Amino acid sequence: MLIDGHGRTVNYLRISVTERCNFRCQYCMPEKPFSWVPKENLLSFEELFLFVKVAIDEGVNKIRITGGEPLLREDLDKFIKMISDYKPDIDLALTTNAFLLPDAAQRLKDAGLKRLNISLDSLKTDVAAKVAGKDVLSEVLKGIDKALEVGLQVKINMVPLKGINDDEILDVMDYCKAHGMKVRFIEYMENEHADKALKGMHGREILAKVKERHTIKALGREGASPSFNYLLDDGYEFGLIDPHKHDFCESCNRIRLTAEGFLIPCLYFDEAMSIAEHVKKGDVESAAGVLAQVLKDKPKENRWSEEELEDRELSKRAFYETGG
Ligand SMILES: Nc1nc2c(ncn2[C@@H]2O[C@H](COP(=O)(O)OP(=O)(O)OP(=O)(O)O)[C@@H](O)[C@H]2O)c(=O)[nH]1
Ligand SMILES: C[S@@+](CC[C@H](N)C(=O)[O-])C[C@H]1O[C@@H](n2cnc3c(N)ncnc32)[C@H](O)[C@@H]1O
Ligand code: SF4
Ligand code: SF4
Repeated sequence: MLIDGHGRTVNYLRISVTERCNFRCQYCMPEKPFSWVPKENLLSFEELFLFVKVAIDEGVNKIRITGGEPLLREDLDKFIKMISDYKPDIDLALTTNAFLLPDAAQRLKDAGLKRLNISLDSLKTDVAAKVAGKDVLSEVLKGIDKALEVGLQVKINMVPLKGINDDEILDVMDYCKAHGMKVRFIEYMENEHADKALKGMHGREILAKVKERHTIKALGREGASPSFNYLLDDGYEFGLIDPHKHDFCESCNRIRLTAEGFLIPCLYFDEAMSIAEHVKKGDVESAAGVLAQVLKDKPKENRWSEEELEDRELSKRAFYETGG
């Protein structure tokens, strides 16, 4: 079992398979970074899989593939199949912007993927284009339809932003309800790479919008998930991810692995340790040693709380590197 320095059990591994992306979301990567990680510095799927096996053998039972945009990485379905064949009952999921899903959904399902979380910030063509930096909506909606058609479970992630998509909270919720998908509204997490002019909506403001049309009942958090769930009067359940409270850090159960082989203990902080040289040599024991060190030093909580944001520098961690 993997236990961190604060006594928390870690059973969830998020793997970012590429930092590259075909979108330029204002809250994540409004501009292409000065340089991408050179392709030769990326770990191969075989190398990543060596670590995945260590993690699974130590108790990881939930793996999420993310990015950048994970569907840009060639042969992703083969990596998914490696994991699924090794542990068929693992909770194996992917987070994607869905642009390439119309073509990829069936292959992912056949490879053993179980769930998809898809980012959808607007149902208006112009607003979706403004957030993502290009015209994306029709392909994204096609991707969602295709994922549902092939039988993947789908959740939707929306980041409500003031003056941009804050008038669409109820519309996105209705769309998700009509398609049998859960929506999670995510508070914008301030970071150095995002568009400086952005203003996120606070969880309480998001809930106030929902309450304009519904009565809601708080259900609570689902296990170690950062999502706090609510039930609408008509039985529909939605979630709110509110890192500015950071109470969910108390039950944090996750670590992150990047495409370059960095193990990242927390989404907020810059600290990371590399397993690259070890897995390149096939030295799984040393990789397991790095994992143990990263767990020992895992921070207790993030620093997105409102008081802390006022008097400190923004987080330097790029969401497109860590995969959110
Ligand atoms: N602050 C914080 N936010 C997180 C963490 N994990 C995920 N999130 C944010 O939650 C949002 C949704 O994450 P997803 O990639 O859909 O994954 P998930 O919420 O673990 O998904 P489920 O397994 O379906 O619960 C993303 O914007 C993440 O950045 C975390 O450890 N800390
Ligand atoms: C970094 S993306 C990677 C996967 C994929 N490209 C996508 O967009 O779903 C993972 C998640 O992080 C979220 N995200 C990115 N930057 C964020 C920020 N500054 N605040 C809150 N959520 C953010 C996105 O909305 C998405 O749901
Ligand atoms: S949030 Fe996802 S889709 Fe948007 S720029 Fe970041 S990695 Fe790309
Ligand atoms: S912000 Fe850091 S400590 Fe909190 S849940 Fe996320 S990874 Fe864990």
